[in-house]
Amino acid sequence: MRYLTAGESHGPRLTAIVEGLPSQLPLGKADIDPWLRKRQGGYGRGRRMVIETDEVQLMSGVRGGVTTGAPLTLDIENRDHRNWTEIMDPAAGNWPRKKALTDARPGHADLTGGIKYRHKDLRDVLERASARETAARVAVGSVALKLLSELGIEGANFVRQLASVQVNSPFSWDHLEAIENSDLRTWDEDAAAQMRELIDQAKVGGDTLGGILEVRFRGLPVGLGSFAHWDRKLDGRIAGAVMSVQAMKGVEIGRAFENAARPGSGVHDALYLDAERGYRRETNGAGGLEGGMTNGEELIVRVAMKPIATLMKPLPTVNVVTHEASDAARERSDTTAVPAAGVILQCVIGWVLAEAVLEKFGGDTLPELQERVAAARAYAAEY
Ligand SMILES: Cc1cc2nc3c(=O)[nH]c(=O)nc-3n(C[C@H](O)[C@H](O)[C@H](O)COP(=O)(O)O)c2cc1C
Ligand SMILES: C=C(O[C@@H]1CC(C(=O)O)=C[C@@H](OP(=O)(O)O)[C@H]1O)C(=O)O
Repeated sequence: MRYLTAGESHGPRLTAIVEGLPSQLPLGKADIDPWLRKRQGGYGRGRRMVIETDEVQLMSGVRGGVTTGAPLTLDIENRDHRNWTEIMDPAAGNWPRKKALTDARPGHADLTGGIKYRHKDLRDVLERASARETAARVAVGSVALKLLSELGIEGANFVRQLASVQVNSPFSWDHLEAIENSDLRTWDEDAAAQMRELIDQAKVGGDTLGGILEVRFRGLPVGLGSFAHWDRKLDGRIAGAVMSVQAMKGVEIGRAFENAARPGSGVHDALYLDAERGYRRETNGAGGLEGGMTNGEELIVRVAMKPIATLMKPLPTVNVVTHEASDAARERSDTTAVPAAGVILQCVIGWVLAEAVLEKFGGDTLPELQERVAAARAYAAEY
């Protein structure tokens, strides 16, 4: 499978083309739009999310509610574009430009992107660097999640930490509903209240906040990915996908950083053979991956997101046209997007898992894939 996304943050639309999906996968707007709406949510987001009501149009690859095996085209409108038509017009004159951005924002792609692509209006960098692009990636990832769900694989995402507030209580799959109903994507209401307070303070102070997200998947068959060559190791592929999301700066499988301080006896998961359940572990220190492969336990991925780069109380910078010292540009922005990031991460990890499923099991159609996954599960249980 492969996909490509295109579209600017304030251009007319975002488009993705997905190729390599099996046919006969039930798919419709109702499988994608809820993910787009979730990505827009979360306490601390800016006014842009009031303007947008993201929904997908399926332009190709689906007929009669199932995939045909042809490339899928997913299209999302940028409602805000109507406020930017003149500025975003590809035929508009060059310099001087309306709304040109020349005070590079530290922490954003502005300065480096401007040097790299030789733009002096750093809006030409911002437009594609922006995490608006993640709407397209969520649409794509939600299709992967649908495929996984047809194979009995289920995911979850939630906020583990926002700024200094941590959620320390263990996650349970029974928390899913509470997470979906929470504007901080957590089941812990006390922690959520503290987070809201910090976000309010940051907003008043013109500052921004980051945090830690956790994504889990259960029901994964044994042996997705491979130990045999570096680019097929699933931990590397997951880390790559996760780090490709705007503002993600750290990733661990399970409690990797905590495990680093422990002896092996306190980390590795002893193996037992159970007459009913087959091979089993009583712990999951590995976070579901051993040797670059799924080991059948829950996959646990944690990701650190940096605070949003655009500050309403701006940092010192340089104007790239006048070369004079100035304050960084103050663009409309989120105070935090940590809850939204969990949704994006579940989608991009879901894509990697779906890709690994298709590599291992192949199949032009969903029923063939389902048969093969069932056979592999039966083999693993008997092994
Ligand atoms: C959901 C989401 C929303 C974001 N919103 C903003 C924002 O409003 N303002 C901003 O400066 N950065 C925002 N970012 C982060 C920037 O897009 C990101 O920091 C920038 O593209 C530079 O890339 P890097 O941080 O990966 O190095 C957001 C990121 C995500 C995932
Ligand atoms: C548009 C989205 O996020 C945007 C990501 C973003 C950035 O710099 O990454 C900057 C902001 O853009 P704007 O100035 O248009 O409000 C966010 O709103 C979105 O998530 O859909």
